[in-house]
Amino acid sequence: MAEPGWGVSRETSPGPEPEPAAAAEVLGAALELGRRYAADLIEHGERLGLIGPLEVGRVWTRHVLNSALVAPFLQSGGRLADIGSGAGLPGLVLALVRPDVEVTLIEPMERRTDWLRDESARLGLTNVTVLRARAEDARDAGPFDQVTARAVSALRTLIPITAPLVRAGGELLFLKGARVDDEIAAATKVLQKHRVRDIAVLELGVGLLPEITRLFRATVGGAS
Ligand SMILES: C[S@@+](CC[C@H](N)C(=O)[O-])C[C@H]1O[C@@H](n2cnc3c(N)ncnc32)[C@H](O)[C@@H]1O
Repeated sequence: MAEPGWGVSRETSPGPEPEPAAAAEVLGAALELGRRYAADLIEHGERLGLIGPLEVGRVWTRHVLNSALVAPFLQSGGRLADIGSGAGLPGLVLALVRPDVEVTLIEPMERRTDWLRDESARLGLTNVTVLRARAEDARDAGPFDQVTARAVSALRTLIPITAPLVRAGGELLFLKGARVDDEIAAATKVLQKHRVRDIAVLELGVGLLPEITRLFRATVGGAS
């Protein structure tokens, strides 16, 4: 007779991934802070329900470095809102790479906002504000120059809750999967309604990370 559990696949942690060679290039002067954040996420992320067990083995490439690739697109001295930050991805990573940007992490789940506040303090970040709210209830915190989001929802639902947060001429910067073109096609009406223009999909991290990072970049309203 088969052992109990035989043939049942279970999600088990593969063990932490070693620091990739690309870390120094992607994080630059923030390498040490990035190391501390990655170590904290590996140590506490699964227990606190911030990342799944399989993600522990991909914290560096799929989460920290993937998020940090957006840093060169941030406006110097600007105000950034990160929607649905979860464990701090990409917002907290961007705050540590770009201390010149004021970052507001907007996240409705208390367990996650507690982590975001504690982790920002542990890392000594003075450019981070944590707001426990849904994006659609956060307009009073704006307007922002730019908004980021990763893994929150498809563009069709993401645009109506994020476009009202940015100033005229502000930018949306969303990390997206391989089906981003389908999402853009499905969002035609809301893109028009919210005056989203100059849409581009950029492929980042090619030759640096094992997976391509796709960035949806667009401007909201303002003069074209
Ligand atoms: C799948 S997680 C992604 C977390 C993180 N951005 C990442 O890439 O790992 C989605 C997050 O979005 C948050 N969220 C869902 N709806 C939201 C909304 N309307 N406004 C702000 N955050 C929201 C959830 O609480 C959750 O933390």
